[in-house]
This record gives sequence, structure tokens and C-alpha cells, in this order.
Amino acid sequence: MTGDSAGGSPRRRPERALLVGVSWERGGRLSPEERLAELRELARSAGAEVVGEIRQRRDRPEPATLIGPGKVQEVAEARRRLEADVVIFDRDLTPAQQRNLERAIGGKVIDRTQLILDIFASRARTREGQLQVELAQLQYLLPRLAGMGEALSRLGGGIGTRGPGETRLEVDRRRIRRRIAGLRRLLAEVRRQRQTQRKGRRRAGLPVVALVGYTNAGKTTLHAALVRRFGAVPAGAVVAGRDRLFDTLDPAVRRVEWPGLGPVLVADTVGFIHDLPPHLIAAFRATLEEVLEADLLLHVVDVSQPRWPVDVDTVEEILDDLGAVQPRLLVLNKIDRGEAGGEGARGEAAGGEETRRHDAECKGGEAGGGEAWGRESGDGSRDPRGEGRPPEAIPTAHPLPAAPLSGENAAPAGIGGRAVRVSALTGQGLDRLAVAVAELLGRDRRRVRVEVPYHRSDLRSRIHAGGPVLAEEPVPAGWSLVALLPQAEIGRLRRAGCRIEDAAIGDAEDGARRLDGSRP
Ligand SMILES: Nc1nc2c(ncn2[C@@H]2O[C@H](COP(=O)(O)OP(=O)(O)OP(=O)(O)O)[C@@H](O)[C@H]2O)c(=O)[nH]1
Ligand SMILES: [Mg+2]
Repeated sequence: MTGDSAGGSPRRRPERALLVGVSWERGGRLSPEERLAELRELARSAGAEVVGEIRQRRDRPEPATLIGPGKVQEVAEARRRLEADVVIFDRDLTPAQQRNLERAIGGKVIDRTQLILDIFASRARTREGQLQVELAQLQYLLPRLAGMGEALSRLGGGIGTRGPGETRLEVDRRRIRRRIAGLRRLLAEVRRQRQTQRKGRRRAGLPVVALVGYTNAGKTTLHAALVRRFGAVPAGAVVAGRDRLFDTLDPAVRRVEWPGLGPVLVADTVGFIHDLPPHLIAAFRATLEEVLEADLLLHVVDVSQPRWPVDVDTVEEILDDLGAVQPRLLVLNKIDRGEAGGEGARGEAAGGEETRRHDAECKGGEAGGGEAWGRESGDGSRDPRGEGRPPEAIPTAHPLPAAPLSGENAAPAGIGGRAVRVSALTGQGLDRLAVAVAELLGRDRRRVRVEVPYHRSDLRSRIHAGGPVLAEEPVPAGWSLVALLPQAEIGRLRRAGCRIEDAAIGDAEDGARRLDGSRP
């Protein structure tokens, strides 16, 4: 394989890939064109050069070769003519199908799962990530081991052979099984460490916001933008996202000072994709636990490409499958490119009914929420297309997934009506996002004015440690603080003898500005 530029290895000739798209009469969520376009992106992300594409539409798969015999011949000829090094199918192949196809086509044949595994193998940086990928690859490999010798000896590296490496030729099943067991043990150990870390964070009481979403949606870019805007780290230390699929494999957690909330941990995570290979879901469960234990999920979606509503559904489904029950907030990213026009029409056609239902839910559940966010959008940015509606409102045609919205757990989910439009690249909308997050995370908190007597500086410190303090000023009897505090803490303070009253929103904002102004 080319090794991409990431590894810093000298560039070899990119592997030439011939893509084969197969679609059934009753197709899935993506159109055949969309599937093939994504396969093209995946191949490109793996460092390959796509030299040709062949499509077949069938009633049902051919058991032995997936595609029909005539098509197999066509692929074989195209492979020779185009001098393709690898033929990549956009559907999963059974071990037998893969063998049969390699024989008939006369070259390396891999499927989408193998391609994705390969990308993952080349991206994994942390030990945990590497262990996870190796585990997934070995699990994929095990049933394919029989009869693999002849194919492998011909391959000589490239896509589908990275990771466990060529040594696998000599390893027999038993050794692979032993290695799989070993990897599981190691991962369990890593998992325990992670849990301890997370417990530590919980003890520190820091809320965790996880960025989730389709691959290439802009999660890492948004993560970096948030860290730059709200974090206390030098800009150079922030990793920039790259335009390739599955750029991020290992979750990165950074601490930022969230306006209106105080310290918050923001986690960047691995991207999702439709038909996520089961091996990968299993292998990355540990990583995704980061997501499952977050307090809030920011679901980032690239709205500059027309099929974004489908991606939203895909991600929502994966999150549900993983058992994520946290509130979710939809972040419509890349608005600097303009929203893809196609989605409106498509949404209207496909999801008009749902949309209306969704609107009703929004109004019932979160009346005025959208407007409230609008009010604090202090970034002064103007939305190119935001006229006539609050800039953060969900486009009305957006077909939000019905199921996740209606479930009991999903009822409080941010997606049940909330979305923020941003550009992670230009920073547009980030302040809106900041306010939305503060509102969602501060849900069990109240904005209160607390009067702390002079002799209780301990309480004053506790308020500072516990919640974002939006304003503070001396009063005759001590200090008066405006803070966003958890209900439980308010009760404790009251019992400790503090005077407490609800603080008007304007108060706090004035206060926040005062605090800002008084910072050294
Ligand atoms: N125009 C534009 N491009 C963006 C924006 N946000 C991200 N991008 C670009 O989109 C590409 C993917 O961004 P990433 O941040 O790597 O996406 P990701 O979701 O982390 O992707 P994976 O880690 O692969 O799942 C990069 O080329 C970014 O520069 C945006 O707001 N506007
Ligand atoms: Mg990323």
C-alpha cells in the first residue's frame, strides 16, 4: 500500500483499485451511486487510486460469487485492461465468495470490511487502538484462513494485508485463536484503566461532551476549534482534521473552559459509517464507552453534502444500538460551504410526515428553546441563508429519525428538536453552540444569586469549584454570586444559611461581562 503521507514513509506508486458496486432490487438506505461514491472515498482514504468502477444490479446475490458469472468475466477483463492491483467489492464477501472471485478474476479481491479494517490499521496510533484493530482483523481473518495460502502468496502486501502482517501465512488457526484471547485480555486491562480514568473524572465532577458523527463530518476540526476557542492550550498543540475517512481512531479528550459551565471535557471519537462492520463495532466498544459515559453527545453532521439526512439516521441508529441514552444535540457543520440543496427536497419527499411530527414534539417539549439560544449568539456572525428563521433552527425539511425521538430515553435528547448550525472551519456559530451546550448540561442546574456571609469563605470557594460563576460582587454582609448550580448544591447552601434567589438571565449576562472585564 502507499502508506499514505501520515507515516512519513516515502510514497510508492498508489495501488490501482477497481471498484465493484452491487445493489439489490430492494436496496438499503443509500442509493447505488451513493454507496459507490463512499467506496471511492474509502479507497482514496486507504491511499489507492481508483482506476475503474463496475456496477451490477441483481435480484439477489449469486451464492458462489455474489455477482453473476457474466459480470465476473467483465470484472476480470477490466482488471487486466486497467492493470488494477486490487478489486474492491462494496458488499461483504463470504470467505468462499472471496476465494472463488480471486480465482476467477485472477488477482487480489477484498471487500468493504477489509478495506475499512485496513484504513483503521494504518490510522491506529495508541496502543489501545492498535490492539483493537488487530483483534478485529484477526477475527475477520480466522474464517478465511483455509485456502488463503494461494491467494496471499500472490498478494505481496497492499490493501487488506496491513496489520497482523504477512507472518499470518505461517500462523495456524490455533495460534491466531491464542493471539485473539491474548488481545482480549490486554484490551480488558486497557478497559479497566479507562474506567478508572473515567471514575477519576467523575469524581472531579467534570461534565463530558462527546463529539460523535459520520466519518469526515468534521468532529476533529470542531474539537480543535473548541479547544482553540475555549481551552487553555497553545494552538499548535491542537490536531487538525484531514479530508479522509476515519482520520480519527483514538478518542482524544481535552479540557476546556466552557462559557457558562466552567471546566468541561470534550472527547473526539472515531467516525461512524453505514453498515459498520460488526467486527469493528465489537472491537471499538471500549473506545465507544467514552461516548456512552458522556453527559452530552454532539452529533456532528456535514450538511454541505446532499445525503446528510441519511447520515444522521445512520449515526442515530448506531448510537441507539450501542445503548447511548444521553441527550444529543445535532451540530450542522460546514455551513460555510452552504447547505447541500438536495437535502431539502429529499427530506420533504421522504420525511414530510416525520418532520411534522418532529416539529410538534419540539413545540411541545422545548417551547422557545431555539429562540433562547439565538439570544446569546454573540459571535456576530451572519448566516448566509439564515434569513427568516432563527439561525440555529433545524431546516424544516430535515427528516429527523422517528424512532430515536419517540423512545422514553430519547425524550430528553437534544435531537428531539435542537440543532445548531456551525462552521468548525471558520468558527461561525461556535458561540451559539456554546450556549446550547451550557443550557443542555445545565439542565438540573438553576441560575441563582447566592449571598455568602464573610465568615464562610469555604462556601464561596465551593461555589466557585462547583458551578460556573457568572458574576460576583461584594455586598455589605459578604459576597453575592450569580452561578449556575445543581439543585442539590443549592439545597446544601440554603441549609448552610446562605440567602438564595433565582437570578434573572440578564443579571448573569451583565455579571458575566463584569467578570470578563475584571479578568486580569
Ligand atoms: N468547509 C469546511 N470544511 C470543514 C469543516 N469542518 C471540517 N471540514 C473539513 O472536513 C474534513 C474532515 O474533517 P475532520 O475534522 O477530520 O472530520 P472527522 O469527523 O473528524 O472525520 P473522521 O475522524 O474521519 O471520522 C477536513 O478536510 C476538514 O478540513 C467546516 O466547517 N467547513
Ligand atoms: Mg476525526
